[in-house]
Amino acid sequence: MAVDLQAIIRAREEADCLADEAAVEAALDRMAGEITARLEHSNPLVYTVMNGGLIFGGRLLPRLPFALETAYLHATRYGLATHGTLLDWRVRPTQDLRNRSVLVLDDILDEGHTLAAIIEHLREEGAREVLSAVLVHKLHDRKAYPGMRADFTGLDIADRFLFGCGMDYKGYWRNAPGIYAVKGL
Ligand SMILES: O=P(O)(O)OC[C@H]1O[C@H](OP(=O)(O)OP(=O)(O)O)[C@H](O)[C@@H]1O
Ligand code: HPA
Repeated sequence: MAVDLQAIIRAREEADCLADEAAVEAALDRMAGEITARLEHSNPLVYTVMNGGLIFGGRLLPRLPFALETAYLHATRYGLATHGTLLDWRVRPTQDLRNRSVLVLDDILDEGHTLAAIIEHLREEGAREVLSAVLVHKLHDRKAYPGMRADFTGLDIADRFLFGCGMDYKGYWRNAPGIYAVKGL
């Protein structure tokens, strides 16, 4: 179905800003310090989860001043919808993970099924440890398991449908520099 571009533009104009660019930058700086303290001597392999992790990874990785390798994987559960379904693996990891420290970067931990499945898979592939970092932790009690959190979190954000910093609304506005909530969602 053709997208209604005017409605997409209106959604951006009418959205509530829940974290502006300065708040995101500050969160990235803090996370980079925490990740560096934990992993700087671990020679980690850092996976960005496409597509949502693209912007987060692009903004976080240059803040990490130690030796690391980067790679990507692609798993999606929402497609263009605002509710998640089954996880669809598009690109699985191909690197040799045995005895590696692995860090997974994604834009958001919402219900957490995506991250839980990715972490499980990376462990099955032989990683020595798998840590996770998300820019946004969405605040609600519908997590894949009670109390689920990433090892590193940028911002705790209200239970709305979000876009910006890699998160999309109907495929758009991943490029918005802050974190926004769609009006009415
Ligand atoms: O915690 P969950 O409820 O599992 O949701 C989080 C996942 O949903 C989004 O991906 P999406 O499936 O929309 O694909 P995308 O990365 O291409 O946007 C986001 O990038 C996370 O990977
Ligand atoms: O709130 C959200 N916005 C965009 N993508 C998402 N994937 C899970 N939750 C969200």
